[in-house]
Amino acid sequence: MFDIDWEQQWTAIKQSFIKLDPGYLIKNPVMFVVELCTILTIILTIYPPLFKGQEPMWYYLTITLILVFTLLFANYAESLAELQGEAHADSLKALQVESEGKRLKNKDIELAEITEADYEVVAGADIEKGDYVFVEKGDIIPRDGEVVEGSASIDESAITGESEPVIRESGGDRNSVTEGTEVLSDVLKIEVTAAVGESFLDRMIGLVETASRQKTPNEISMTLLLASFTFVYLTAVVTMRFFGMYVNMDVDVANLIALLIGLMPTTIGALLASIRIAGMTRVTKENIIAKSGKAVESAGDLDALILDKTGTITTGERIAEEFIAVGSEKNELYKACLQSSYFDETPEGRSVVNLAHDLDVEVDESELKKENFVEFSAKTRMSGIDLPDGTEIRKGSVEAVKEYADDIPDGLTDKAHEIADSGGTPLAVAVDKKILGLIELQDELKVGIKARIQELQEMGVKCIMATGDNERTARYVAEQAGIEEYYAEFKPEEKIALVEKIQKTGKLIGMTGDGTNDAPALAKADVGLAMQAGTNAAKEAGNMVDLDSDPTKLIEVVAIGKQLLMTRGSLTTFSIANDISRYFALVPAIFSAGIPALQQINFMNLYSPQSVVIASLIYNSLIIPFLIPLAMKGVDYKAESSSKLLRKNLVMYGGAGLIAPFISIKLIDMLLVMLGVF
Ligand SMILES: Nc1ncnc2c1ncn2[C@@H]1O[C@H](COP(=O)(O)OP(=O)(O)OP(=O)(O)O)[C@@H](O)[C@H]1O
Ligand SMILES: [K+]
Ligand SMILES: [Mg+2]
Repeated sequence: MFDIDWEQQWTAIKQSFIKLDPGYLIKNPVMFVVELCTILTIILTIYPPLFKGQEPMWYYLTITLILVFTLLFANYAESLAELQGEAHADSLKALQVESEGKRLKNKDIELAEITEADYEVVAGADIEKGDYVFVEKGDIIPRDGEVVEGSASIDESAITGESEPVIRESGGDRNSVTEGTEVLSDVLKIEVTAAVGESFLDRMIGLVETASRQKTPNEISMTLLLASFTFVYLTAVVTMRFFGMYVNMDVDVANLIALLIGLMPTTIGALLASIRIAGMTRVTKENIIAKSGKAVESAGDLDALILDKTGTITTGERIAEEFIAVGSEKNELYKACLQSSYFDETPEGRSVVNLAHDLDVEVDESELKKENFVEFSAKTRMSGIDLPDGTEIRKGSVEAVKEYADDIPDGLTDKAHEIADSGGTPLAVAVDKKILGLIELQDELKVGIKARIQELQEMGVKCIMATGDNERTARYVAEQAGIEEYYAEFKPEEKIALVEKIQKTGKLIGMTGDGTNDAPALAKADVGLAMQAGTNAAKEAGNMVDLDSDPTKLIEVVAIGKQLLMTRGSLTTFSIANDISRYFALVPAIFSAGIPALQQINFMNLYSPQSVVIASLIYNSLIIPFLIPLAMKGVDYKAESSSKLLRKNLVMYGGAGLIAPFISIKLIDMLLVMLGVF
């Protein structure tokens, strides 16, 4: 609160003057009309006869000055929000360093064989998209890319602020590496996926800068609405001038301007941009890059959210705990487990290899060829290997393997159910289409996930779980997490179908994802939050990226989006409610000379018509800086349903908007009299 950045303040003040340029202000119709009025009052000050001005010059000058300050305050609000957003973009820019990389001469070389002779050290700027680079302990990743081979721990704190190292590895959904992050241990072979100047950091900085300049769709409709309000009042006030002539009263143009400015929604017109920019800055401060303000607004309106199970609700570290032979020789099963996972780079596959090593399982490695490896896919839900003699070894989801196999031993299904009922994932293992037994994988629920899901549901966002895992495991995890609606055995394309189905009912839907599989659904969803650690396809498809790769962050985005919408709504309500006071203060003051009956509504007992006009304009001007902190910070937000919050805010800000001007105008009027102005 008290650590004021004076340099920023000074820049904001300078920009407030620069933004007086009508060519700039025209983008904000409300403030543009205020500027036109200011020009009229300047003319009145200099040469009153032009508009038949009857009032003294000091009166016109005072009105002019107040109007100029109104414009400056509005510009200042916008500049301040912009500067704070830019400061954040600058802190990202500081992360860009001159780097160099070890470019591989031969792309096909295996990671284990790479020596100093196999790469050349080149400047980061000379590395091209499609090049392969080698990184080892202590290296800075020279450009964004995907891990082709290997697994390493990486310090991403430079971009995420999170000091905990992360694992980046080939094969799975955590294969993305980001320019500027540091390798802490091990080695990686990386395919560069971004051209110079197109790395994530570059684009992120660009996005932070442009996203805050673009009006959101809701804001555009709001601007149009405010403009039409302004137009209606303008017409009304011009009509009043003629109406005044009719009752044989020449209403002074300056007073009509004061009435128009009072009635126009200047407060919200002045604060609209800063509300949006501050909201966007709040999103980036959460380490989330929103590609547009629209995405943030949609998050605030979200009706439902599709979450996957593994890695979102659970930690995603599925570990093989046990190999369970069913109707077969234990050794035979153990061997098949290791063989099928030998080249499987997924966390599941690696954990199977680890368990096999712990159990001292031995296989003939010369029989295992990488080209005969069958990679896991979410579609087949199986992975495995073919031996040179034609033997097919497969492991995968029990349903998938059962369908694939010819021979299903008794007791297999019961055993699989037993594992699934406790939240584990059973994988069936088959050799030549004969199932030998099961692998028990165990995963854990993320700490605090249940509370977060409950929070979302309280905000009125329904949480739906869609997983590729089996029905029983899904049911167990859904129950543990407090989720009512869930789908099991889900194929990637079914996710898109689900998104579309929900959208057809007119609802806004959000989803999180990290895999290439998720990309189409991420693109389809109204809010698609991709994980920074995920694949590039997912990051391209989503309209937001979370640098911390925490899918539950969507909760923060929803909260910020709701807060943004509510802040705008509340201040609009406040601004419009202000108008009531104008009818009781300005209208009688300006027109009672011609229509004495109007004196009856002047219950505020203000000093003189002149004092009312000045007091009202001063209030109108000062309310803007007074509300800047609220516009920037956002209204208080609690996890509650939207309709409840809306009602509460309507009463609160509508009420305040009714009362505040009466009290303030009366006080300013008294103060002006006390100071001897009138
Ligand atoms: N490496 C693997 N080899 C063979 N089968 C696997 C492997 N990894 C997962 N499976 C099986 O395939 C199923 C589907 O995997 P998929 O990635 O589609 O979904 P999931 O990871 O279980 O859940 P979610 O969709 O919530 O991430 C898994 O439940 C598991 O039974
Ligand atoms: K106003
Ligand atoms: Mg998965």
